Parts: sequence; structure tokens; C-alpha cells
Amino acid sequence: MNPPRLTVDAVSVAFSGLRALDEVSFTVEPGTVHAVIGPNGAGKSSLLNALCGIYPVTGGRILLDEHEVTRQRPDRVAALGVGRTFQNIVVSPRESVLDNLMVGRHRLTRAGLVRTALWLGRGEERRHEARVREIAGFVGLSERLDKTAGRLAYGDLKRLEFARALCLEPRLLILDEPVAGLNTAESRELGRLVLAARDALGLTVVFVEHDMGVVMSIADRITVLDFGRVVAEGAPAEVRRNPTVISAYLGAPGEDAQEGAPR
Ligand SMILES: Nc1ncnc2c1ncn2[C@@H]1O[C@H](COP(=O)(O)OP(=O)(O)OP(=O)(O)O)[C@@H](O)[C@H]1O
Repeated sequence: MNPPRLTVDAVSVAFSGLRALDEVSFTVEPGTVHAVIGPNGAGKSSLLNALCGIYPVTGGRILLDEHEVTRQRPDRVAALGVGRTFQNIVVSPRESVLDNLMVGRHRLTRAGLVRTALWLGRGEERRHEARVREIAGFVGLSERLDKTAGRLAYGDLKRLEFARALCLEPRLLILDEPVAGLNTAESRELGRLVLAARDALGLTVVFVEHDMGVVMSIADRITVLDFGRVVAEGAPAEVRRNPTVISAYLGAPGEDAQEGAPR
């Protein structure tokens, strides 16, 4: 229970001349939930990929507490306690929910993924399975553990993704559009689960989301990106009132934006 501080300091990411991120800076305080919002193409996914070591950072620094993770390989970043979900659900559809979650723990096993797939000592396997069952219970998937992942309803798939990230026992949890495609009740429930996980496991959370209802209700702070730059930052009430945000993203004052505004 030791959530880290995330410091993003003037981070840039470029793809053959195109600046997907241009000197982006913000800090996420330990144990807080931080949303990143912005229109399509604003650089949100690029930022998450940079945080995880998937996209190369061309300038600036990323720190997890005092550890610099800039330009570290994704497995090294994961080993420092960064777990994430992806915008497009990435599960093995032919494997059971339990097996998908067990694979999620490979970082924590003695010899990593190969050994997990082939053989784990019985004691070690039992310990991991007990923890996986606990996490499945936490997200409401206990009854689905033997089900093939490909046969899950969409809402359960999103929970599976979330649970798999938790199975890594992260300290910093990164969620890319956790409620995309869910109905209002499911979105609210997943939002509640994010807060419950933060509290129960002692996490710092960064998430990208277009659903403003969820963003405004669970985020402690919000960073707004547009064209790869930070255009606003603050608590939900401040961001909601910010004229730049209203014109770039939220629409006319008084409108309730649900989706990323098209440019
Ligand atoms: N791997 C890549 N190669 C080249 N260009 C990329 C790559 N990834 C992102 N980009 C470009 O970087 C810019 C930011 O894209 P990014 O996907 O980060 O935006 P986003 O805010 O996540 O958008 P969305 O809300 O649609 O997911 C876009 O112009 C995009 O085309």
C-alpha cells in the first residue's frame, strides 16, 4: 500500500515529424485518480504508451517517485509496478477467464511467462490462483472464471481487462478508455470499481476516457490535451468551467459532452 507519485516533465513524442506530444507536463499525486481528456487525435493514447515504455519519448522525463522510467523497456516499467489496460480489449478469447487472469500474473512468477505457460510449482500456482480468485471476486467475475473469455458479454470483458491489470499487482494503474462501449449503469459500476481498487489496493490511477460523466465523477484532477499540448489542468469543477476546454472539447457552455468532440 504505497502508491507512487507520477511526474510527467515536458514529455514529447514524435512520429516522423508529427508531434503527437509536445512538452506535456503534469503530476499525479500518490493515491489520486487522474483523468486525461481531449478530442480524437489529441495525443491521449500516445501519452499512455509513452508512460508504459511502448512509444519512445523524444524529449522530457517520466518519473515514478524518484525512479526515472523514461526510455525504459515496457517489461522494466511493468516490473516497477505499472499495470495497464488497452483501448482495444486484449484477451485470449479461447482461454478461460481464470487462465487469462493467471497469465496476467506472469511478471510476478519466478521465471516469467514461459514458466507460467508450462509449469509452476504447485504451491506457487495455488498462491497465485487464490489471489486471482480474490481479484475476480472483487470485480464481480467469480461466477465466470471457467467460462471461455470469447463467450463473455462485453461488460464482463471490460471487467476482465480491468481485473487482469490488477493481477499484475500494480502501484500505478493506467486505464485506456475503461468504460468505452458500456451502458450508463455499467459505466457507473466500473467507475465505482476503479475507486474501490484505488482505496483497497493503494493505487495511483491515470485514465483516458471520453465519457465525461465518469471522468467528472471519479477524477481528482484532469489534464486536457489538444494537438499534443496541455491546454488545461485542474479539478473537475475548474476544468468544466474553463473556456478553452469548453471551446476545444466540451462544446457550448451548458452542453453535456459524452463523447470526444469531432474536430
Ligand atoms: N504509432 C503511430 N505512428 C504514427 N502516428 C501516430 C502513432 N500513434 C499516434 N499517432 C499520431 O499521433 C497523434 C495523436 O494520436 P493519439 O492516438 O495519441 O490520440 P488520442 O488522443 O488517443 O486519440 P483517440 O481519442 O482517437 O484515441 C495522431 O495524429 C495520430 O495519428
